[in-house]
Amino acid sequence: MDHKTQSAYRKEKQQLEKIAAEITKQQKKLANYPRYSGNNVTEQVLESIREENRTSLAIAAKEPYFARMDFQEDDKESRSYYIGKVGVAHEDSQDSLVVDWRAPVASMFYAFTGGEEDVYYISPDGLIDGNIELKRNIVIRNQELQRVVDTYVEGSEDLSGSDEFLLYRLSENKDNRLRDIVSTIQAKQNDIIRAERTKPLIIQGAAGSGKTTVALHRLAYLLYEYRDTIQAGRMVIFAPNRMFLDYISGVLPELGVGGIQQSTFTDWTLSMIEEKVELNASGDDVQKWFGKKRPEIEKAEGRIKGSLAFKEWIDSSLEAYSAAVGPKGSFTPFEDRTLSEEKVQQWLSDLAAYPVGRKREMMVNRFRVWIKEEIKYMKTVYGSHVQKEYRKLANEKLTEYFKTWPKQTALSFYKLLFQTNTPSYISVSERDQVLNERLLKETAGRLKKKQLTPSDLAPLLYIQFKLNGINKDEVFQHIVIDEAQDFSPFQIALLIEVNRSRSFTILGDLAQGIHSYKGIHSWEEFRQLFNGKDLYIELEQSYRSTLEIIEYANEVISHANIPVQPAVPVFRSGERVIQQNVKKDDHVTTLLSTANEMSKRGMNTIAIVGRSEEECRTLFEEVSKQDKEANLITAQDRSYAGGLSIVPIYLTKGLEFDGVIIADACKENYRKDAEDAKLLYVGCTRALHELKIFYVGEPSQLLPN
Ligand SMILES: Nc1ncnc2c1ncn2[C@@H]1O[C@H](COP(=O)(O)OP(=O)(O)OP(=O)(O)O)[C@@H](O)[C@H]1O
Repeated sequence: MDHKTQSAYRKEKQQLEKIAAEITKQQKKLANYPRYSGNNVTEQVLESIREENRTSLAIAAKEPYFARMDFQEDDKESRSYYIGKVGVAHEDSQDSLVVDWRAPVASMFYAFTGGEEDVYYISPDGLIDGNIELKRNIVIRNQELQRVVDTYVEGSEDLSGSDEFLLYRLSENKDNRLRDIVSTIQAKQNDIIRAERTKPLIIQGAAGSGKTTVALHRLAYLLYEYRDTIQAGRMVIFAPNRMFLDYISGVLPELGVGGIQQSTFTDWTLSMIEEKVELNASGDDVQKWFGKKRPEIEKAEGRIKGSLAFKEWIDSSLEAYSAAVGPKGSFTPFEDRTLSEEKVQQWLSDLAAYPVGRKREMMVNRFRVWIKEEIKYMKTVYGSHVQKEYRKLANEKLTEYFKTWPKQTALSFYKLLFQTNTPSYISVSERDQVLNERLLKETAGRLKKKQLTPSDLAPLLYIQFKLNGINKDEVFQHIVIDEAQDFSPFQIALLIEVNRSRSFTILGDLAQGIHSYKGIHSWEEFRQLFNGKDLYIELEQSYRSTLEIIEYANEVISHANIPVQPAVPVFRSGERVIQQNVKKDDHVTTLLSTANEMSKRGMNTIAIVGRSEEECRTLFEEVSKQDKEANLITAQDRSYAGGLSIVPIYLTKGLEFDGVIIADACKENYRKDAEDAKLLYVGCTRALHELKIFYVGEPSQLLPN
């Protein structure tokens, strides 16, 4: 350490002691405060504020801050800002000691990269201009100062500190949880995190560009920035499977945020569908698309039922149904007592704003109330003995009258759409343009048994919304969709129904679109849903893997012809990617000895990646025979344990491992086509530090020479 660095280090140590002492003092005071559990509302509010402070201080105590920024506001003295995961103020003076990373002033720390850009932030008083003199990253562990790296010093030409600190962070080994990146958020990521809430964001990001991480930081930011108007419980993140949700579940608590809903699309729709249905979504379905003999993608059920054409046909059928049904004429349940046609029409127009199913329910109720009153009147004229008879008569007439307006549930309406004998309001010619004969028959057969496939979920729930409306507490204030390339346009259209403010963060990567039998092939398929009001951003810089791995993976994906820019690696060099032929009999031993050797070198998370679940099971059995601890990951898993995993390639999506070993990447396992190129690309880009590929016989033609 030179003299200047030593002196900076000493000063930062003193500052840390001062701030840590204040945090400890406040923590002690709060710990001594008796917890309130009574019924007084004011006291309850005060207790919840104290609880929030306890949580924030616990985060601050672990790592009070991670950065310092010296900023000179125009015409004022320069000031040092310490930036942390949560803000800390001096208890007596209320002076800010640490600013929250989400605060407007902290945005300059991320946005300013040392170039010619204007330096300013938007405070509640307006725009504040100025000059940044210093950007410093500070690593603190258990209240001990570990590292001080200046990433920008005014007047100095050397900007290498910024890269140095990022590379130090990226070179660390990972455990079984995704982590926050508050100390190294990059300028473009910062723009996404802080983008306007009501603008739908669509982000195409290369593998490892930080999409998932950025989305989680954006949620934390939105909750901070709009704390008076939005609630965590009304925000949701949709992720591809439960294991992935478990993998990302640590980030929000690390950022001091709780209560945000996390779900898979399937789980959410099933919880919303009011009728009892059975989902026919065995793991075998997934196998079908990744097996050796695969069906044609464009004819896939998911592509057809997920299309906007299918939605439009449902919309026109629903409209035609609403127009065709309704009460006709006056209603006479017994002689002399008539509900006039005029009255009926007036009631209908009162209820015009309600969805057709709700309208029917409310009309029937109004009729019932009217009948009750009439029977009361009849009783006064003829005596109470007539009540039973008139009630029976009126009910029969009511059923008869509403025959022109048959009750439809979402499921019964959905069934109608696929029937051979459809009501006249369903356009069969339009249907023939959207659905093929086989799909029509198959769906009709399944729906008779109340069985759905995943592709039926969005249309069914959509019909339910259109027939019965949506409850206020089912509406979201912000929706994050991760791995969005696997969503269909219909699914997005459905989510727009429950998020009318269109506050979306939609993230994905077409190059990883391995579920293209149900997902999109171009972002335009979503963008058209937002009528040009979306903000489309591409992230090319990839942070996860070394230069060697990204270059290798880019060669693999070049066979798929994807209309997006390839990933650009950060300059982090590592081991060369190894591609090696092995004899069949030596395959498993080689995989295992490679994993052992990686583990000896300190890697925490290692994956042996197989082509199919079946292959992984066999590998797992072999490994177990050798008394080696490993986890077999299957589609049903709900948690990810880290360590050594044996995992089918299509289930690695979203995850990352220090070392990745691809098993048998032979010519037969990975064909030279777009689908297999995407699969292999996903597998390769899971590796942070090392990638090793083995094959028996001839290598896949996707492997670089
Ligand atoms: N600014 C950053 N600073 C430090 N690490 C970062 C940064 N951005 C991303 N990373 C790291 O890069 C890795 C990839 O991030 P993440 O999983 O969020 O990317 P992704 O785009 O969702 O990836 P994929 O699509 O390949 O699953 C993670 O380890 C994350 O911590």
